[in-house]
Amino acid sequence: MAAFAAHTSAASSHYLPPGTAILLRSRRRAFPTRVSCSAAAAGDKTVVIGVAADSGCGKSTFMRRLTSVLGGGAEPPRGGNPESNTLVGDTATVVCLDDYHSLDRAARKARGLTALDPRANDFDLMYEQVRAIKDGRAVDKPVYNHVTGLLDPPERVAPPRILLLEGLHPMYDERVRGLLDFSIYLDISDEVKFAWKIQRDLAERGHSLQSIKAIIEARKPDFDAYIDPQKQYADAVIEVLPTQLIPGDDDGKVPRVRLIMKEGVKHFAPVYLFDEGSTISWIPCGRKLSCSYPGIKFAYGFGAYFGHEVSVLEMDGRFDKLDELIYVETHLSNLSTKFYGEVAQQMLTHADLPGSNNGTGLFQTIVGLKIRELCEQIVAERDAMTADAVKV
Ligand SMILES: Nc1ncnc2c1ncn2[C@@H]1O[C@H](COP(=O)(O)OP(=O)(O)OP(=O)(O)O)[C@@H](O)[C@H]1O
Ligand SMILES: O=C(CO)[C@H](O)[C@H](O)COP(=O)(O)O
Repeated sequence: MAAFAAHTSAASSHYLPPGTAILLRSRRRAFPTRVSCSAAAAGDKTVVIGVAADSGCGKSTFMRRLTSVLGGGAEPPRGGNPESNTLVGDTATVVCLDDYHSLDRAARKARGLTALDPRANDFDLMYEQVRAIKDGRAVDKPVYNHVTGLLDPPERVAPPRILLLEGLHPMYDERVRGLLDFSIYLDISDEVKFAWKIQRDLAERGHSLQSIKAIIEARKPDFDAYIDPQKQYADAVIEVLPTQLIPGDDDGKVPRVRLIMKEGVKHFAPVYLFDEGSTISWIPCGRKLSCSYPGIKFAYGFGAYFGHEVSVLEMDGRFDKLDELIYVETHLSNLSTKFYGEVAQQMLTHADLPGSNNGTGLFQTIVGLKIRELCEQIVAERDAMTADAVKV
């Protein structure tokens, strides 16, 4: 068995400050019945999941992994607006919150506002429509057309089993936040965000280095004011930082990724490495996992994040061979998989997506499995309550 040692992580200022590591009791609860989230039944209500991140921070990539784990994938609505931002699948529908921009591109420009500014978004409508969907009613949702920069005629969204709300502000408005059954924040550090933007916008969109820098700088004050603070409300945060394995490296090619999981969230039992409640550092490289320079390092521990108890799983480095991932998977617990090797299988299925060889893909996949289980447990609980009500 690979060696591991007790370790105090060199953690960020939010959590794991020296001396605060604590042992927590397991919060696992027993749910007697397993209910498929894809088995829609009349009168069932929609489970709502929020995913917040800045533009270009991997929301679409995460949605592809998530809808695959949930089953049935998701496609743009058939026969609808070709510029629709919505994806519809058997189990989940993805709604992009850009559709709630209240000001089109020209109006924002005229008023000197960015799309991140709450004044450019209609939170009243967002709340009303998410609430209606959660209550099982279809809505006619606006469509923001990213090609023209205009607001197109609305499109109908029927209530799905799971509504994935992705965008800039799923946790900004208290009322919308209150409708979320689970929330995730993708926290990409400035260095990595810049590297990813350059990679995409320079290569695929023909932007210059100066214009990419200018766009990031122009959005930064509103990002800091309105987007970043949402992470305090998230049940899980996937944080992407430059590696610590190569001193001074910040091009984002080797990321250090942290999965920060809030303790005490209903239906969500955090994942752990080796031993729940311990503080662990693990270098899995050796006989069972190939690692080229700069290697791979995992860490696991406890701490505080914006005043909440959290557990943190960290991976620094890149996988060489995805088919060896099963070795890492067998050392992780509470993964909410349905069969041995499901994480590795999902990662191999989506090997072409960005982040598949590092902690971003691994932790996005794991969060997808946790969401699937959470949804199943919510449905089981509702069914039990309905059955009790019928008896009475
Ligand atoms: N895990 C990752 N590792 C490396 N690069 C990534 C990762 N995730 C995303 N990227 C890069 O960032 C770009 C944007 O990713 P994606 O389209 O998923 O983000 P987004 O948040 O949906 O963006 P937008 O809001 O602008 O549509 C990708 O083309 C890719 O270059
Ligand atoms: O942040 C964004 C998406 O998350 C976009 O900048 C926002 O939706 C405005 O879109 P466009 O730049 O196409 O007018």
